[in-house]
Amino acid sequence: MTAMLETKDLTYWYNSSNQPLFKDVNLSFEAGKLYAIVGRSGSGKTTFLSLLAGLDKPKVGDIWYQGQPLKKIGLTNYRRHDVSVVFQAYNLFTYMSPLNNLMTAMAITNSQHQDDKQYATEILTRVGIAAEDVNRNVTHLSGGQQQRVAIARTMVCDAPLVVADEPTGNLDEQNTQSIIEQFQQLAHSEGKCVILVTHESDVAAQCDEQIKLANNEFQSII
Ligand SMILES: Nc1ncnc2c1ncn2[C@@H]1O[C@H](COP(=O)(O)OP(=O)(O)OP(=O)(O)O)[C@@H](O)[C@H]1O
Repeated sequence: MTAMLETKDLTYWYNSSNQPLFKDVNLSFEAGKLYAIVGRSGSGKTTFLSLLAGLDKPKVGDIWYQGQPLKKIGLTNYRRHDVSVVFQAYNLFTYMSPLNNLMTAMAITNSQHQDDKQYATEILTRVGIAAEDVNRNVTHLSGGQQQRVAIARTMVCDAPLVVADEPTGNLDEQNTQSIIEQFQQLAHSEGKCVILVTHESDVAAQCDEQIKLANNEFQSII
């Protein structure tokens, strides 16, 4: 299968440091698969994810999406249409309901559905947000529920690529399991490429592939 996303000799360092966080990284990520990026704290996982999400630029090398370099696609274009990001801190609009969070994201990304409201409600139900919570302010929901809304938002945006930074970091075991199942469904049923950063080995073990960042290099574990 052809790769959805590829890093080509990707090298990155922060200007404040005199050595690269990672160097000459060549990895490829396919549609329909769930990947875990693992590694010790400070190894550069979040930095790597932010490059994949087009939030920062490589120092050397490039990232290709669907056979084209991000430089050519344009980072703004890429972020708007192709990639959807889930942060540990949810990054929802806190003054809005779950439904309005989803509908705003759909408007921003030009996601086209026959009936946006009905579609967004359907997706919220699918991730386990009860009907009585759909119109409540998101700050009245639990951490697990807010994270499910954040995942639902990636589902309505139609972006083929989903990246998530420690999406289960604050959650209990039951919510963690439910979030993993949502990500598995995004990859396996909806054909998205899903890349998670996690420090939890049982979360990583439920992904299709684990890639470990250690000593400035990435290694496939599975
Ligand atoms: N904006 C920045 N400027 C300079 N150095 C940074 C910046 N952001 C991160 N770093 C440094 O880069 C290294 C990698 O950070 P990063 O957050 O990518 O690691 P991580 O593997 O995600 O860590 P954790 O698991 O603790 O979240 C760390 O040493 C960090 O201090």
